[in-house]
Amino acid sequence: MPTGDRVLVPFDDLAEVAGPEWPFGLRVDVWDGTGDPPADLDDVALHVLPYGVPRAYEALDRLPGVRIVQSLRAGVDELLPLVGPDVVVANGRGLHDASTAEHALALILAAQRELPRWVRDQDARRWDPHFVGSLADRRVLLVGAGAIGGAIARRLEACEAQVVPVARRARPDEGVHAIDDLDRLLPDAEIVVLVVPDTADTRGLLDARRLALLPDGALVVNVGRGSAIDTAALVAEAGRLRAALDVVDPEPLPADHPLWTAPGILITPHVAGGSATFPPRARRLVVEQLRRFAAGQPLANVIERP
Ligand SMILES: NC(=O)c1ccc[n+]([C@@H]2O[C@H](COP(=O)([O-])OP(=O)(O)OC[C@H]3O[C@@H](n4cnc5c(N)ncnc54)[C@H](O)[C@@H]3O)[C@@H](O)[C@H]2O)c1
Ligand SMILES: O=C(O)[C@H](O)COP(=O)(O)O
Repeated sequence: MPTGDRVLVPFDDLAEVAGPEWPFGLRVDVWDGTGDPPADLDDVALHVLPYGVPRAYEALDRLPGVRIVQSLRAGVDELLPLVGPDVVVANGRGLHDASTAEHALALILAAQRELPRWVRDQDARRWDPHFVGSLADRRVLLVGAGAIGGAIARRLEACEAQVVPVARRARPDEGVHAIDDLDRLLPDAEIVVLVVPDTADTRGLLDARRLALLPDGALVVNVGRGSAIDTAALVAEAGRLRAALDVVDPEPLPADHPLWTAPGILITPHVAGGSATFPPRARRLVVEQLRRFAAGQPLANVIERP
């Protein structure tokens, strides 16, 4: 009978991934976020949040002894305000890279190859061919050269695009520009892809002034957080600019919001992450984090608190 720290996890099948050492001496409780959290959670030391359910954060205020909270999302903007400053927070960095990058590529290709138009034509049984755009040779400004940004860059390069990555700080060896260069880079960008977290520095990053720096016909893609774009300013520029957005501000987008009907805007409802790759990758991350926790080792993916 394990007597070590108590942990609350969302999966009941971790033994299959962890092998014979499971449960590493830990006392494991399971809550997948669908019913009520178990009673008496006072001594839970590590909580892995359930993913993709409305009640994901519900056990948090019943865990006075929690020392570590592990999210399976990449973004921690909703979580950080809910946990005390001394609690270690780790995220799901890496779990969503392939899925989110694939979705970014799908949005870009859909916009470049005008797929929404062909779907409308097919609905109308209309055969109306014309010359469409391409991704090859396009200059793509990739704002957010992190885990997902790297996965997007690899896919764009396979499509023969010219990728110009931007991060908080320059990394000259990797050709990554600092965000301070953004105003200088925007006028040459035919496509700009945003994949930055929601922070005080990224809110309104693409505001009216910066959108105006983009050339006519440029495509704005956002798979990070909606807050990075001034939505009203984008609506005002629709027609001159195009956009393909998986994340918007606000979410969910109200039915009467002008973004829905603005010209040249393709919207998906925050579905880039997750996908079929998620369940096995998430279980492997949780097992590795619990193994480290039980061994007293530092966890991976720990967030630097602001
Ligand atoms: N649409 C979705 O379903 C979905 C899925 C997964 C992640 N996301 C979002 O994508 C974000 C990025 O995920 P990640 O795993 O690549 O994170 P990451 O931490 O690996 O990379 C973030 C990148 O953003 C850059 N950055 C941060 N602040 C910046 C600023 N002010 N200016 C310029 N660059 C800045 C960092 O330098 C880094 O390169 C997440 O925080 C999440 O909000 C969305
Ligand atoms: O659940 C989500 O929001 C996405 O699938 C992935 O998480 P993130 O957007 O918080 O990174």
